Amino acid sequence: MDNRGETIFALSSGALPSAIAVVRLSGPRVRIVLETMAGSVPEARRVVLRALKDPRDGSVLDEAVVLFFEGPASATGEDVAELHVHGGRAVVGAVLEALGTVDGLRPAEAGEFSRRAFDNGKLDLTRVEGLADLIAAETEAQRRQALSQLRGSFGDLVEEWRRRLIGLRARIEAGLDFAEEEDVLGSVTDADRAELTDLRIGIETKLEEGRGGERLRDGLQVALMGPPNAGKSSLMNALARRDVAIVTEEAGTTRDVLEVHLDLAGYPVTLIDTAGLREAEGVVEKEGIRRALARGSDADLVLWMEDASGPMAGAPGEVVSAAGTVWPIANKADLVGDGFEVGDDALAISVKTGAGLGGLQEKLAAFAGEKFAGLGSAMATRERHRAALSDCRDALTRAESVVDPELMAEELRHAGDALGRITGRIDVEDVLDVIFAEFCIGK
Ligand SMILES: Nc1nc2c(ncn2[C@@H]2O[C@H](COP(=O)(O)OP(=O)(O)OP(=O)(O)O)[C@@H](O)[C@H]2O)c(=O)[nH]1
Ligand SMILES: [K+]
Ligand SMILES: [Mg+2]
Repeated sequence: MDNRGETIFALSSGALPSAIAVVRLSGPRVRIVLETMAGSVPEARRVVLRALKDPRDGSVLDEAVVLFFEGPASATGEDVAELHVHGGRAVVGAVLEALGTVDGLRPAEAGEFSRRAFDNGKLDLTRVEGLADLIAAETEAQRRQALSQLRGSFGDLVEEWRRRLIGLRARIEAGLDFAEEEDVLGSVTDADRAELTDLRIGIETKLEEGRGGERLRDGLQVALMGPPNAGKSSLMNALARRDVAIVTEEAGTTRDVLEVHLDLAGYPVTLIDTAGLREAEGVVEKEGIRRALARGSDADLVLWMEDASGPMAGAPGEVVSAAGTVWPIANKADLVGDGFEVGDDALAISVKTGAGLGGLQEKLAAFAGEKFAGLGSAMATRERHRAALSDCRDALTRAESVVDPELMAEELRHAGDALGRITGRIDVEDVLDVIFAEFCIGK
């Protein structure tokens, strides 16, 4: 994607119509656009009201609030302009069309503004990811985590580790040069060995936080599992407060795995409805059951639902051993008399009457709170972060065990490169397209 010469533009605000729509431009021709369409280039960072004119015939397209940010002091590092126009479809359509007629201008691709910010050193990769997460955040806890990442909590920590590693390697390599001159074998000081161990422990501790940061991004995985007709899809709809899943009295209704995102006391929970487990009758149902077991075994919590009016068998061993935690749920309590007793652990509910649903929701929120409690602010939020941290940790562990300073320096280089991949300092061309494609147009 080498496109620096081009000036890009896009609608950067949300769905139309709206009161105001923001069209953003970035690139070398921003000044020319402002001169021809807004009369002149406004003073940088000053809000001005201008008649926006069609560059083809000078006719007025709209009255717009215009902002100019002079590069490199801008979001992308290039000259940037924002045109705050009235958010009607025809207005925005006319402005975008007019911009498209200007030489050297073209519509932006998804994530292209952020890509330019990264290319110009405005944001490291962890901040770019934080920005994507902030836009996607659905709950308070997600918003806080994403904002903290956007503000650099994790990227700065990784850069700090990388700086210390580079310093350590430089000292060891300097010792090597000196040894060569003196014709002796170099040695590593105790202080440098202590620094190495300290770094390794710091990175290991971060890794031990495990998938907490990823779970906060993606939601805690809670799977509804159990025999057909237990009421799994009914519970899914009740908790989601809308008809996500089809409910019928026919056993084997649900085939595909369905997901909804819930906000439980600010914590994100992904609720997963699955096909009822039984000896399947057809290929489609068989496939549904295979998927149910696969998804359920990945979950942090399985709600194992059964019909309380019949014999309850409990969760099969394969589900119990695969899932993190299993809660037995006895549904259809309304069909059973008052004296009905469920096992100590099972939670009796009736989706039909709503009995026990409030209690279940509270228990779920408490479970989520417990899972997310104690998470620090500088979190590894993606699989790729943890993979790189673990490469780094391995290289440091090898470095600790070698005697030859030359081999040690080489391992430190590996370790530093692994950290550089997290922030995008080095060698990440392959992951860039994946990361930026997560963005919408105009971001
Ligand atoms: N009496 C009573 N009926 C219920 C209750 N919850 C669900 N049902 C009924 O039970 C039947 C099956 O409900 P579903 O939600 O489709 O059950 P499921 O577990 O998703 O079933 P499959 O997708 O086929 O595995 C439907 O007719 C529901 O209306 C309840 O609490 N009490
Ligand atoms: K059903
Ligand atoms: Mg179902």
